[in-house]
Amino acid sequence: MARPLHYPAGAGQRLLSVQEIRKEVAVSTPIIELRGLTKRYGDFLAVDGLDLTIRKGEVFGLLGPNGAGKSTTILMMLGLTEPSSGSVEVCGIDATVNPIEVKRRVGYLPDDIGFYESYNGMDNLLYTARLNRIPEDEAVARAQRLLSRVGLAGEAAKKTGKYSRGMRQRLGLADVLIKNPEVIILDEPTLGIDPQGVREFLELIVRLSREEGITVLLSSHHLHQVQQVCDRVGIFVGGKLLADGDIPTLSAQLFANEAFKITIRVKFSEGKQDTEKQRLMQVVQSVEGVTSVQFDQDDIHISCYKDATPHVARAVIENGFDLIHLNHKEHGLDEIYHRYFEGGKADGKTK
Ligand SMILES: Nc1ncnc2c1ncn2[C@@H]1O[C@H](COP(=O)(O)OP(=O)(O)OP(=O)(O)O)[C@@H](O)[C@H]1O
Repeated sequence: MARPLHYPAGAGQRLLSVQEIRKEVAVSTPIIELRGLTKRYGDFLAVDGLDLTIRKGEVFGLLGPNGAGKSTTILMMLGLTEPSSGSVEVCGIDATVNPIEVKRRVGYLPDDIGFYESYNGMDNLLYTARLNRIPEDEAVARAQRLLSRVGLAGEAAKKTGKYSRGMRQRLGLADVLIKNPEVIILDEPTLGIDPQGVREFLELIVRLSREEGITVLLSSHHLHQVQQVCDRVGIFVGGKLLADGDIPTLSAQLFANEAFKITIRVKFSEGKQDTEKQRLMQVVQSVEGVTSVQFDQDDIHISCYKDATPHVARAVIENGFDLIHLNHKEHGLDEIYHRYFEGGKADGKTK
């Protein structure tokens, strides 16, 4: 279904810029489509009937514990392993029938990319460009542009054997981008990089998606990093996709009436605590979206199925209470992820 080209009313409605509209239109185009995708190794079901659509320009996070089937799914998308059943289309091409065409349009960065250690950064990129039949002049220009884009312009002449782990990953990204891919697949790209390097790498990924409409598939165990950069995530367990969506949607599905939590504290009048508490309880309970209210000494804990923070604050103040503290919390990806491993959901029963 098409999404409206403006932000929802009430959230500071404004028109989108031309660039944002292009991105909105682009992201409605499917670029990776998996239908009933299944992979068996003998009797073992590694990927079990996967249905998933990833749209152009999205940054999509693949999450799941070791052995969940993420790498096997990626290999099938790249046409490097054949599905036992089901279909996998990338950029409108059947990856099983035409893996070479898919390879032309998709860049894959494994968790530890190999370079010719005795070549410098520039020569490694030029080598990849030659393999992709990019004419020499164009290859040099592209390699220079990409080296500065990934922050390695000053290290282009240094042998890659002397690169740090972070530098290798950034060169890996440039190496993947040299063939102008429509989709890039990154497998644990930030493993072993220092926090500053991780921040720069993630910012780069987001810019590639936002500015160039490149679709990014990021497989990672780092929930905070995935939450920072991904538009949507898919949670894999035991070869099944248990859930996919953006974080507010997953949170609303999983935590239902407790998707948002607000804690407030007000100053009660001397000697009138009990009556004022009762009145406050009624005021807060009447706010739309609020599902439960609990007093805990000085704190009042409020659960909501939608974000009612501004309405709660307004109701409290307009009813004459002195609001002295307000704290608002949404469920993060780590809570969403861990909820899937509680209560039997990790066996795939939810979908
Ligand atoms: N060639 C193979 N032969 C037999 N079993 C395999 C083969 N490749 C993968 N598997 C099994 O399939 C399951 C899924 O593996 P896969 O590598 O896709 O998981 P993953 O989610 O990528 O895990 P990780 O996070 O550790 O990379 C695992 O149980 C693995 O042992």
